[in-house]
Amino acid sequence: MIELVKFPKDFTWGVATSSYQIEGAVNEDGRTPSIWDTFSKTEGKTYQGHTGDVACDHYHRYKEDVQIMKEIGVKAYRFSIAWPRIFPEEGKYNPKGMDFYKRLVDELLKREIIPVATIYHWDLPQWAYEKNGGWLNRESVKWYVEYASKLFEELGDVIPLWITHNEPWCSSILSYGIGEHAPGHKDWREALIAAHHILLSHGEAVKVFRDMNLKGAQIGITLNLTPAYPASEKEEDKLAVQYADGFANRWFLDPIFKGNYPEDMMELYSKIIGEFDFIREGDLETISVPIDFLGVNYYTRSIVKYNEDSMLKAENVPGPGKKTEMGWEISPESLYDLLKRLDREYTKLPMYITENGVAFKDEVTEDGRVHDYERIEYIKEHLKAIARFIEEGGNLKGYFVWSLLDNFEWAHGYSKRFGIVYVDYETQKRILKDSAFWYKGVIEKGVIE
Ligand SMILES: OC[C@@H]1[C@@H](O)[C@H](O)[C@@H](O)c2[nH]c(CCc3ccccc3)c[n+]21
Repeated sequence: MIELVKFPKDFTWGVATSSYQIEGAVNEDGRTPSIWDTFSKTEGKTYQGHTGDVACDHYHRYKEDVQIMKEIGVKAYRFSIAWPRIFPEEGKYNPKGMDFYKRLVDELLKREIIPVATIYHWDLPQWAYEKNGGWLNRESVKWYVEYASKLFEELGDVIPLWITHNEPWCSSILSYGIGEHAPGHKDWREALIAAHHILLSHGEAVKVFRDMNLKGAQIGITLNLTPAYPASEKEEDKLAVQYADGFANRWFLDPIFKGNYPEDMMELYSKIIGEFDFIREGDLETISVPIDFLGVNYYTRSIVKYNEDSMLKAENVPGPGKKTEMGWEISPESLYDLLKRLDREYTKLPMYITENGVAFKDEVTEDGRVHDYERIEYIKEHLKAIARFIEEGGNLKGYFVWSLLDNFEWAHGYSKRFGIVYVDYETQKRILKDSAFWYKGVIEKGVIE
């Protein structure tokens, strides 16, 4: 008997991308470099020195790409806006840069596709970085609010869903602490300072958004959340989970939803970074201003065991499940656990899966198609986990596949393909993969077999 899994009629079926990963046209219409332009051109930072100079040439091909979304039947499109197009220099607004997003939104609305805008998806203007390190400088809050306010003014009447930040964990910890992403620093104190200013900029932007009273528009933030599981039932492994969870999840969930940083992590981090003198009176009140929804980016879980020598007292161990091209374990059931935990411990607000997807070795076969059955399987299993959560009363409103297109996968360049649409970078030809046709069917019927 085939199990039919149903979704609500008004479920928001979407696809997601980001500016630096798909647009290209890095010097067009007044855009100036972002920290990712600089980072990707720095020797050794990205796979084979790949950059976003051309990417999917979406800046010029956006009409074709929106038409593809229409063919797939998506209800919503999550994209990000490139700050360096809007403010190529401090305080200097660039209307030509804004015009691209007005053209894009027009194309979407013509096809009744809901535009969902991420204000910041990692492409900090280089000019901001050069003023004392970008997010390390508390002035970044001011620059960000000026940028976000301009977006609300110009697009607030046509974009109903706004996401202040994509994955603060990545734009702070991965970028200033671990160093894998731009600007490539490896300093824990810097990482926590950056995280604080990014969260602060989120709160200040929400305040401005509220003051503008934009009819029918809602605002939230997207967090990448990775549930942690113990490698054994040993008490020490459970302690390792507590710290891994604090590191990946609670450091961001707590300030946003509880108005404080988690005590256990403050204690642990203070041994490394000293004083939290960058937190000022009133900051946590600002960071925890009420939002309208939470965006959740989910890809995988972590399994940890205790390690006395590690700063977090935890080290990852490989999971038993199938791995993706990124080396991430496939674990749909952990998405269900994560959603239940968020509902139980953090918020009853509407949630969206603002990213979920997978990289596999995709190839165009003789028949000119891409038979990415593993990607279909991955998405199907994660949708089942979501359906179970919704059935149990979970407030989950939508799902955005990462990604519409194969694109620039950050430090991995173009070597990892996450798209449901294949991009031949030589010719910029788009080929709908089997997963795109499958997703079209799911959206049409609102069920998965
Ligand atoms: O790696 C796939 C996607 C990126 O292409 C998106 O830009 C980004 O929002 C995103 N976040 C995650 C999960 C967190 C993560 C990001 C980068 C590297 C490792 C983990 C996966 N992804």
